[in-house]
Amino acid sequence: MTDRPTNWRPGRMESDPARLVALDVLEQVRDGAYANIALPATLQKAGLTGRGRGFATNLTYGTLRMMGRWDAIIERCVQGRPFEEIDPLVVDILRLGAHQIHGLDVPIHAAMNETVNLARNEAGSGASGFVNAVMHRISERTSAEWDEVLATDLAPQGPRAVLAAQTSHPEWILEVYEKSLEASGRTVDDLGDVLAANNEPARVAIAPRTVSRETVVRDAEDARATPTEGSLLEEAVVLERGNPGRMQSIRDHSAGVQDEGSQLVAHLVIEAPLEGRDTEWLDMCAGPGGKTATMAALADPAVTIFANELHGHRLDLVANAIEPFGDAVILREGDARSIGEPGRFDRVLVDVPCSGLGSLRRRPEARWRKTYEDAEGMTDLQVGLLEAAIESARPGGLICYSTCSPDVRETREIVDRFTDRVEVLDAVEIARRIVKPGSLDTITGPYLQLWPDEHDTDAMFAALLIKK
Ligand SMILES: C[S@@+](CC[C@H](N)C(=O)[O-])C[C@H]1O[C@@H](n2cnc3c(N)ncnc32)[C@H](O)[C@@H]1O
Repeated sequence: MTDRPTNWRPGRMESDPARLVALDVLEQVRDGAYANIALPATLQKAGLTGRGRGFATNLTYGTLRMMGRWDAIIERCVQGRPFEEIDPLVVDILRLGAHQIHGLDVPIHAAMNETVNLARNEAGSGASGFVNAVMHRISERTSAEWDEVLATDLAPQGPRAVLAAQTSHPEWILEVYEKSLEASGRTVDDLGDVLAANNEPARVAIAPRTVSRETVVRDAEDARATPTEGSLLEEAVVLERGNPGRMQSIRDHSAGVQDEGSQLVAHLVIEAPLEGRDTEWLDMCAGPGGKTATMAALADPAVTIFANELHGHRLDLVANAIEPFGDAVILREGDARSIGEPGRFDRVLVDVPCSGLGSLRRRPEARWRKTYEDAEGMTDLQVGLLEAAIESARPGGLICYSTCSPDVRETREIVDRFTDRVEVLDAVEIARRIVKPGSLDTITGPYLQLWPDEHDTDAMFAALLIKK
């Protein structure tokens, strides 16, 4: 026998390749990598396909999302040893083990064996004894029993600390969401549902653009995906399973992958009532072009859309997305605050860059990287962009301010600064005319705030304003 692995010993079990990939990606993320970039590259290098690939993906993304919860549980299983003193590699191995037992349906004995084996091969036999003991304690309670332990132990720190640990979120995010839930007509009692929805991977939503819904459904079936209905919009197609990249309509841009919340914002821009001329629209922050393309698909042929984007590489994505619409869309690269065409446009969309707190379900590690201060860092730019949007609109013209964050500092508090210069329309009322009946019943206007638990969308915000 030749070509033995260097760590080969008689009787020694090699690590499962899928678990090795997950551990590798966790380490890369610890060093600052993005999981959605590191994982495909690591899978490719390991040559993993089929079920192994699927398992490695679920294990990696799930562990990254849930690691706040796993850390709280692990901390209660290390018998007083300070968490910060444990080798980070060993912590990652334990997180993966905890996720297999309590986050995936891996039988306990398999999760235990594989985790201890991974520890022995990657961190040494001393670490494997420790991992073995901790894994035993983790497995001794069910997930519901661990919830009770966390509730009791963390009760002195308040209900927010309990829910943060149980649902695996930093505590400050709960505070931000609470404020926004209340401002949008819901109550803090709904917080647990929203946080739970953040822990579910987002389903792929598709907007049919130059083809019918039926064509997109057929195309999805041909690509062995499982198409189903959207939660908000009649025409949206949602994939239960499958890879949209295999679909012809996605490849030729006759349809586009787009969250239903974003699709709805595009509808709002063009279906909001407007008096007078309606032929020139401006999309100020267009990259990667999802809303531009959906707006172009819905627009009257007499309309020209001017799509602006700061970054050249993102403008290239807009150019791809609007390919089917020819001259109906005119592109501009640059800072939207310097467009300098005061009073020209009939409808203006300003879909501002933001902290991204509304799309946490899409980026597994994002919640651990963000800080409370991130939103504050964006507000000057957001104010400047809305100011420029109002400037660009003609008197009586429509401005839609939207963002993929529910944080009131980036949403209603920005818009409220301009209420002397604009009339605020009831965006929820207008949205109800567009969506499936009953789907926006729990929220109140005038601003539209969507939520992942109720609407199966990112936590998108939109305000509709008429320039005085
Ligand atoms: C939330 S994204 C827009 C998403 C886009 N509307 C869509 O639906 O596909 C915000 C965009 O604004 C761009 N951006 C940031 N600062 C800008 C500025 N000063 N002027 C114009 N665009 C800007 C970012 O590069 C980013 O592409």
